Amino acid sequence: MEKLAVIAIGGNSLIKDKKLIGLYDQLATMRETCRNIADVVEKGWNVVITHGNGPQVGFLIRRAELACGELPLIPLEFAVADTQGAIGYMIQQSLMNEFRRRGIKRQAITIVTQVVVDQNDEAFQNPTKPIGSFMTREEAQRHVKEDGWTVVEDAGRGWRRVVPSPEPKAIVEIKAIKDLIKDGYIVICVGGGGIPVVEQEGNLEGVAAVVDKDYASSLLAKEIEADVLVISTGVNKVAINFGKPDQKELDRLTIAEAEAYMAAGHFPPGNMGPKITALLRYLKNGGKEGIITSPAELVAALEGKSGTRIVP
Ligand SMILES: Nc1ncnc2c1ncn2[C@@H]1O[C@H](COP(=O)(O)OP(=O)(O)O)[C@@H](O)[C@H]1O
Ligand SMILES: NC(=O)OP(=O)(O)O
Repeated sequence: MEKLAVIAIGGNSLIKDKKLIGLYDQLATMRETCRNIADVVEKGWNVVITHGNGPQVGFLIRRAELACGELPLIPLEFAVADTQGAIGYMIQQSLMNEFRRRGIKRQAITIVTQVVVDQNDEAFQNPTKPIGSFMTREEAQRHVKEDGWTVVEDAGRGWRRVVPSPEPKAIVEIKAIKDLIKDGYIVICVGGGGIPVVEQEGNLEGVAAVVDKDYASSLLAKEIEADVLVISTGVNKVAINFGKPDQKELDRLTIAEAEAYMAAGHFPPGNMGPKITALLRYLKNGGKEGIITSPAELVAALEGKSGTRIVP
């Protein structure tokens, strides 16, 4: 039987260069990423794909802010839904093109996915999820003053706006996801961490937040009993002392080693921290292995020749 991998594609990994943020630029990068994912499928893996939307959701609400006065603002949960559609389209089309070219008789399908969050989650009072463009300190401070944004410095790459990021508790469309996997579809789901919803008197209602796609992917990998959770991002391997002269890349970590490095501050919140936490949660929930790598190294990482691997 095919082994099942959840592959989570980072939102930032779709942006190769600060200037290449247009949708066709991102599509070109997605085509490369999907070539790598098709290689994984050709190697005999079944895959379920999730993706981030941090930069993209920020661009979208910023566009709406700039058009304000002429057009209404876009509520954050709708921006998540919009980016799920647009990024899902990019993945679905890019994969289908690869499958056609290679004679792979599989179909990729995107599911608009909602995730349930707790309306009392303290994340609503403490925004931590970076979205949108990287700014200079001066630009960031101007937005704090003029627009009331909360901003943070993000992994030495610049300053970014942050929004609430509550914990994903349940995936609303999980049955459809499982059924489609069973029927042989390559499923794309929980995009951008899923559209955050709360349950109110039996109804689902959207809330203004961006769920961390690494946490949502971890929950998904547990629910569908995936054999491996792979987080594909902008680096081939996780490092300690990241960005410093004594940076050291890591090949393999146990849960205890990863926790010790996390406690020592090697994996910052908002970027590498959630990825490590997501893998640890998956492993503690019965997962066998978690991998962090770049899109180009996906096959090599699954074959144990690249990436950073965390094991129980
Ligand atoms: N210890 C670390 N090892 C490797 N990369 C790190 C580390 N700490 C921070 N980073 C940064 O975190 C980035 C991944 O986070 P981010 O770009 O937010 O993810 P995503 O690809 O999901 O959008 C890496 O590309 C790297 O710039
Ligand atoms: N929603 C989310 O986690 O997006 P990124 O992976 O792009 O930060």
